[in-house]
Amino acid sequence: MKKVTVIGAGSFGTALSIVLARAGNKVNLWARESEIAYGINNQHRNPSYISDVTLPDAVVCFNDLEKCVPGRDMIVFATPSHAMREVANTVKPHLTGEEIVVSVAKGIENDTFMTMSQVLSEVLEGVIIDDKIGVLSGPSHAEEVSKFRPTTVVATSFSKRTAGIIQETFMTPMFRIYLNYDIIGVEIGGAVKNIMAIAAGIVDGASLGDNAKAALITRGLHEIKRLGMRLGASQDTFSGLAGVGDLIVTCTSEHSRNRYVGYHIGQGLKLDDIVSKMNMVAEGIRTTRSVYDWSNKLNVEMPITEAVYKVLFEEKDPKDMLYDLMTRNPKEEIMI
Ligand SMILES: NC(=O)C1=CN([C@@H]2O[C@H](COP(=O)(O)OP(=O)(O)OC[C@H]3O[C@@H](n4cnc5c(N)ncnc54)[C@H](O)[C@@H]3O)[C@@H](O)[C@H]2O)C=CC1
Ligand SMILES: O=C(CO)COP(=O)(O)O
Repeated sequence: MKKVTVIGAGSFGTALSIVLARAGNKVNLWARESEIAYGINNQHRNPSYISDVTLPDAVVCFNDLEKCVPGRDMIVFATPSHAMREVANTVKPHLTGEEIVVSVAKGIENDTFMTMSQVLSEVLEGVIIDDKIGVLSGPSHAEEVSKFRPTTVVATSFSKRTAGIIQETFMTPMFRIYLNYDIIGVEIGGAVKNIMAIAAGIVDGASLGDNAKAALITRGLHEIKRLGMRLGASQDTFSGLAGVGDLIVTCTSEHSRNRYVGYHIGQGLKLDDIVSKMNMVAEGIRTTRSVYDWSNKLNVEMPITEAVYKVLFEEKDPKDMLYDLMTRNPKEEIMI
C-alpha cells in the first residue's frame, strides 16, 4: 500500500483515484475547485466530472496542496498540459525528493515543445531527480476506467525501478499495466494522437466515410512515428498501447474530447463556439499548434497535422482538408 496524491480532479484524475484506491492505496486528490472537494468528501461524487460515478471512502479530496502533498510516496499529475508548469511550480515547495512523480497528461507545451515529463523534470530540478519521474499512458478514457471496464496502459520512466513501482501501484485486475522504457515514444504517441483524433472527428462530422477514416488513422500513425523516430523514439512503441492503441480509441470513441471537437468542426461549427460549450479539455487543439511549429522547425513532414492546423487556426474549410491531403504528390507508402 502506498500513499498517493493525485493532482487535478478532472475526469482522469478522478478516475485514477478510484483505480488507485481499488489497488489498495491511500489516496489524496487535489482539486482546484473547492466545490469538487466538498462533493467528493460529502457525497462521494465529483459534481463536475464523471459525476455518475461513486468514489470510495479511501479517496479524500483537498483544495489545499499543503494538506495533501507532504509525506506521500507518489504524486500523480493529472492536470491539462497547459497547466502542468504552473501547477508543478506550486507543488514543488511541498516535495522532499523521496516521491515518485508521474505524469498522465497528454500534450506538448507550446513554444518550448517539451513533453510533460520534460516540463516536470525542468520545474522540479533540485528536488526530484529524473529517475524518479515516470509517465502512464495508453487507451484509457476516464468514463470507462472509473467504471472498471478492462483497460491496459503502459508505465514508462528512465528508471526501470520507477516504472516497476508505478506498475505495481496502479495495477488491478481491470487496469493492466505493461512496462515500456521508451519515455519519449510513449509521450509523443499520447500527445500527437489527439491531433489525429480531431482529424478523425472532422471526417465523421463531414460524413467523408469509413475509407477516409481508416486512411486517416493509418497515415496518422505513420506521421506520429515519423516525428517520434526523429526524436529518438523506438519504432516498436508506436505498434503498442501508447501508439496505435491510444490512436484507435481516441479516433473512434464516443468519449473522446478531441474527436468531439473535430466532429463539430466537420459539421460546420466554429472552434471557439465548440470550446466555449465544453467543460473538459481537448488537448489536441494546443498540441496541434506545438507540433505544427515543431515539425516545421525539425523539417519533419506532417501533412495531417498541417491540415488540422489550417482548419483550426486559419479557418480553412474542413471539406477541403481531405481533398488537399488526397492530391499531394504521389509517394511510396513506407517512408520514415
Ligand atoms: N479524460 C480522459 O479520459 C483522459 C485524459 N488524459 C489526460 O489527462 C489530462 C487531464 O485531462 P482530464 O482529466 O480529461 O481534464 P478535465 O478537462 O476533465 O479536467 C481538468 C482539470 O484540471 C483543472 N485545471 C484546469 N486548468 C488548471 C490550471 N491552470 N491549474 C490547475 N488546475 C487546472 C480543472 O479545474 C479540472 O479539474 C489531459 O492531459 C488529458 O489528455 C489522459 C488519459 C485519459
Ligand atoms: O487520451 C485519451 C484516451 O486514452 C483521452 O482522449 P480525449 O482527450 O480525446 O478524450
